[in-house]
Amino acid sequence: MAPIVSIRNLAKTYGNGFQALKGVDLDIKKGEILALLGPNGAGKTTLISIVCGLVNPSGGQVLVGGHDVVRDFRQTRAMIGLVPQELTTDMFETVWNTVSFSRGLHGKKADPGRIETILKDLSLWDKKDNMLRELSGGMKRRVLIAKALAHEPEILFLDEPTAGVDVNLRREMWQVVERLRKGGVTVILTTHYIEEAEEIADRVGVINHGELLLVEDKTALMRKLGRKELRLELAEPLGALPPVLAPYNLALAEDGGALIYEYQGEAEQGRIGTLLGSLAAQGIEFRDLSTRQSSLEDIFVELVGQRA
Ligand SMILES: Nc1ncnc2c1ncn2[C@@H]1O[C@H](COP(=O)(O)OP(=O)(O)OP(=O)(O)O)[C@@H](O)[C@H]1O
Repeated sequence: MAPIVSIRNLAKTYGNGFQALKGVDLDIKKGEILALLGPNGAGKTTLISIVCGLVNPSGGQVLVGGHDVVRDFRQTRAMIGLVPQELTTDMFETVWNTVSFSRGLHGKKADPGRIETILKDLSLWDKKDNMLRELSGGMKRRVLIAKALAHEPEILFLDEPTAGVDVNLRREMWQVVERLRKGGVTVILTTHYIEEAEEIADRVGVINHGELLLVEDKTALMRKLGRKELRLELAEPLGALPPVLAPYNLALAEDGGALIYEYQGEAEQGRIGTLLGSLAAQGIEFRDLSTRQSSLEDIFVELVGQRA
């Protein structure tokens, strides 16, 4: 199936000469949830802004549903909903009016039934007559999403949907995103929270210094780059590793009281059996064992050299 968004060799140099994007290639599949991870200033907002037609690219091309975002701006913009980080609307306006107005802004005919469905889906129906200033932080965020959905876009961009919100609200937002996906919307979100990507994304893209370092299916990424660790608590401490164990990637920890085997991929995992056999042959007994898998956070730090 043709990608719903196709980005080729996309570059952006701002007026002051700063190169915010340096030749990004990315295909976004219809119906997926893609999380873009990257530290501050990596270029995430610039990328989203170009796809949404808010910033002009300096080079390359973006197609949305086969249309060029610069040449066919109206068509591509109609397909996209953008959820910014903050509400900039009049706080004295009601939820109903705010969301209905957004639909009108995109040149769509009024459709009260549609607005009602959106507000109900986002659990905002009983607040429809409230002014925005009367809403909680979580409700305001949901209004942002309702506004972005008012013109029935196929693609939704969420710029840091849960920045600065508490854990409960974050979980609530994740559920909203999941429901949207079930409704067939393609969702692209930027985030600083690795656990957010780990929790809800189908694919993860990592951006740093204007370059897309990788984009990969989340599970495959974890399998490919994720390291695992097997830890054996020894019955008797060892003074040094016996030479026969040298071929294994083993380390002796805590005054010889534990052995740590670090491995990656299925081949190295397959050697655990022979490792245990070698230990038994050496008369090395263990009293407990545990495993640990590196998280997406560990993988990110390894790639980018800093935390998100
Ligand atoms: N209008 C502009 N003029 C000059 N430089 C800009 C402009 N907008 C953004 N930049 C710079 O481009 C770089 C990328 O910014 P961008 O907002 O895309 O990053 P980001 O990954 O979204 O960061 P954050 O996570 O902090 O939102 C930053 O160094 C920023 O200072």
